[in-house]
Formats: sequence, structure tokens, C-alpha cells
Amino acid sequence: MTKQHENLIGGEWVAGNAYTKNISPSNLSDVIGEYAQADAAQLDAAVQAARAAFPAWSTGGIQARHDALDKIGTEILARREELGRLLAREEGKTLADGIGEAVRAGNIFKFFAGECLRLAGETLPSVRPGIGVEVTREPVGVVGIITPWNFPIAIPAWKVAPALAYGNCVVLKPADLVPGCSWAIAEIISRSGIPAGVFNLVMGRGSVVGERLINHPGIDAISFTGSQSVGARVAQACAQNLKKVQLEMGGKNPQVVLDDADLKQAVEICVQSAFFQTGQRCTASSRLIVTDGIYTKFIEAMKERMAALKVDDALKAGTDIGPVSSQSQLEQDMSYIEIGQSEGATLVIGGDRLKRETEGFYMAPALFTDTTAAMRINREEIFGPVASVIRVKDYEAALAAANDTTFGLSAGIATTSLKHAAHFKRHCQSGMVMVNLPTAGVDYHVPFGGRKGSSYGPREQGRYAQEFFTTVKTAYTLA
Ligand SMILES: NC(=O)C1=CN([C@@H]2O[C@H](COP(=O)(O)OP(=O)(O)OC[C@H]3O[C@@H](n4cnc5c(N)ncnc54)[C@H](OP(=O)(O)O)[C@@H]3O)[C@@H](O)[C@H]2O)C=CC1
Ligand SMILES: O=C(O)CCC(=O)C(=O)O
Repeated sequence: MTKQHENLIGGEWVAGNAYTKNISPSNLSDVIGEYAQADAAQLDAAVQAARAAFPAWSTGGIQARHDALDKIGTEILARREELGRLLAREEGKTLADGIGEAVRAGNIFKFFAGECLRLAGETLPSVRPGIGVEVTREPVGVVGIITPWNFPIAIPAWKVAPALAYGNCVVLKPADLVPGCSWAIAEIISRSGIPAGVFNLVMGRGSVVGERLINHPGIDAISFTGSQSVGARVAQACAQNLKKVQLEMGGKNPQVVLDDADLKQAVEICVQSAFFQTGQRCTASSRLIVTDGIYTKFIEAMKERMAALKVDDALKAGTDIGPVSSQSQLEQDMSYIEIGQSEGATLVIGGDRLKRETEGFYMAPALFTDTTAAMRINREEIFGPVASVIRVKDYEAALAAANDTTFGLSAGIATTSLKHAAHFKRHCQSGMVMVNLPTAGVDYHVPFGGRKGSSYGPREQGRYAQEFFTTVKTAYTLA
């Protein structure tokens, strides 16, 4: 019988009234497990448990907090192969990428274990004589965390770890498509020494569990990663209920390739940015902006490199690109292939549905040329292995094209010109910028986030995470 996985509420494993099957997108007959769907009463109980745990946890010793987070990180790192395999199985990224993501999650818990001991304040003189001023940071309260399917262990980790490190209690709702990694983290947390109720897991649909979480009066703040449309809804609910909110959303990230780029390096960067992890990264580049002088050579080299990519079962040795994560995402990707063609773009390679030994959502990475900035394929986030090339005259036109988007998460430039690299770093309108590196694939100890329609609220990750997960207090004392 398939193993059933329960929700973690107030330190207890609580059965669901209903369960969803977690199915591998590489092999639709591979059922990873059944995962409980929380109902309204369970969500309420989780929030209540978190509220009850908050006074002691938020004022308790930082050594205990540090030790628990460190222990969680150690266990994730020790189980990297097993967790990476679970991740690859449920989400469809390759085993190497799954293991890499598990390592990232372990390192994130370790990093925030250290942060428990480093939360500093300030003392300043008052403008009034005989008064001292202290500025300190306190936890926000009970934080609701809502995560997407594409980074099933790293994103829960980079929200949960700082939340706990800075003394908050948590109610986590992971994506219904990939509950396995969040459940595994919850199980590790449940044995870490963290008191009951401090961390709660409620799995289920966004329209049910997520919706109730964002509107719940017992929740003080929401940290969300996902699509722009759901993000806007989350922001509205939070504004209406005066909750603190942090949103990380999509991207339409540009990758500029200049005439003076190292061609081989530029092609590798573009292939990695656009197609690795099946293009299902908010930092993926789906607009390749290429200047005239290198254009023809670049397209030829891209076609050659793309033809050699192996699309297959995520767990198979030698696979470069796994399946698309779900039927609905595959339909969305395929619909953009049709949209691009109907807009007049040329599909130079890929875009076909592929058959493999196992039945899964396989698709050949696709490249469009002859595209214009106004086309929907250059304006809307596809979130799959589909990229388009925009041909431009020179660096100035490339920069203008790069910034011609309502998104602003990551941007890249391939060039050997120090002058253009420095100018691009300063003038691209994005939260992250990469020089001769893929737009995707970031460090875990520095800020992550974007501008324009990509992000809303304070940055995530690194020390900057304290902006969202703490609230500032200014104290005046008469000497
Ligand atoms: N900038 C960033 O850091 C990142 C952005 N993304 C973006 O996420 C998208 C893909 O992820 P995807 O999971 O499909 O995104 P969605 O926005 O569909 O879902 C994100 C999360 O929100 C939940 N949700 C859905 N509806 C509601 C609601 N009404 N109220 C509260 N929660 C809700 C989902 O639940 P469920 O699905 O379980 O029903 C899921 O847990 C892409 O657009 C991508 O760019 C992804 C990763 C990182
Ligand atoms: O590029 C990365 O390493 C992180 C990307 C990410 O968080 C995402 O796509 O959801």
C-alpha cells in the first residue's frame, strides 16, 4: 500500500480527510506517496498551535534555536542523496540538480543557525540630553509560508529557516504538486528539539488552504513565492488584513550576448539559463538578446548544442533535462509554441512532445528566432524550456531590449568588454545581474529578489532576510 503522509499540527501528525497522490512527472505510474489535504479546521488548529507556541519561542534562548537549526541542516546534508532523489522524482529535475538543491537547503539551515547568534541592534545618542536610544529587532509573530513546486526543498528552506532563526512561529503550505520534500523537512524539524507548535505543516490546495491562510486573523505575515496572478491576490488579502507581506514572483529574464562574447561560453550560458531544470526557474532566461555581429554563428552553435541535449527520466544517468513538471504546465508550454508560430516567429529547433521508455511529460527544448519585443513569447512568462532570440544592432539596443519588460528578477550579459559589463551591471533594471554566468543558479547567503513585477516587499535570503522576518523597535531610556 502507498505510504500516507500526515500534516504536522501542534507537534502531532494529523490524518487528512482526503489525500493527494504525489506522482512522478518522469513516470506517471510511479506513485511517490499519498499526502494529506488539510481542511479549514486543521488550518485553524495549526495557526492556533503556532500562536500558543509563540511567546516562549520568541523570547527563548538563542542557543537552543541555533542548535535545532544546525541539527536540521546537518541531517539534510547527511541525507542529501535520498532527499535529492525524492526531489528529482517528484519535481522532475535531474538527480544531480535534486541533490544540489538538497545540499543548498542544508546549507541554508546551517547559515541561519549562525544568524540566530548574530542578530544585532544599535544604540544611538538621543537628540535630547540624558536619553539613550536603542534600536532592536523582534520577531514578527506567526508567519504563513506559501511555496511553489519548482524548488520543493530550497524555497521552503529559505523561508522556514530565517523565520525560525529570528524567533517566529510558522505555518507552511507547500505546493500541492510536490508535498514530499516539505513533508521530509517537517519530519526532520519534528525531531530537532524545536517545541511543538513552533513549526506546522498544512498540505493541500492553494484555493482552500492557501486562501484561508492569507485571510486568517491569527497570521501576522505571509511570505509567498509563486506566480504573479496569485501573488497579487496574496498582496490584496494582506493589505486588507494589514499583514506584512513578501512576494517573489516570475521573471522574463534577458540574457544579452554581445559581438565580443566568447561564443562557446555564451552558448553554454544560454543553454543552461534557458533550458536546464526544464526552464522551470523564475531566474531562467527566456529572452536571448543577441547583437548583429555574432548572431548567425550564435544561432548555429545553439542549434548544435541543443540537438545534443538528452531529455529523459530525471533519475536516469546522463539526462540533461527532465520532464515538464505537470500536464497543465506541459499544455501551457505547448500552447506558447503555437502562440510563437502564430505571431510569426520561426521555431528553429525543438518544441515537440517526446516519447520515452516511461510515460511522462517530456518536451524538446525550443528556440524561436525572428522574434520582436512585442510578441507574447517575449512578454509573458512561459516557465518551460522555451526561449526566443531577439536580434539587435548594438549594446545600447541590447540594454533597451533587456529592460523592456514588466519583470525584473535576473539579467545576464556575455561579453569580454569590461566597459559594457560595468555599464550593464549598473543600468539593467533587475534585482540580480550576472556577467558571463547563467541568469539562474544563485548563492544561498546573499539577497535574492527582483524589481518591477517580479518581487514585492523585502528581499529574501542572507542577512537581508531579517528585514521581513523581524520588526524594528526603538526604545528611549532616561538615564
Ligand atoms: N521569484 C521567485 O522566487 C519564484 C517565482 N516562481 C513563480 O512561480 C510560478 C510557478 O509556481 P506555481 O506553484 O505554479 O505558482 P502558483 O502561484 O500557482 O502557486 C504558488 C503557491 O501558491 C498557492 N496558491 C494558489 N492559489 C492560492 C490562493 N488563492 N491563495 C493562496 N495560495 C495560493 C499554490 O498552491 P497549489 O499549487 O498547491 O494549489 C502554491 O503553493 C511561476 O510563475 C514562477 O515564476 C517560482 C519560484 C520562484
Ligand atoms: O536560480 C536559482 O538558483 C533560484 C531560482 C529560484 O528560486 C526559482 O526559480 O524559483
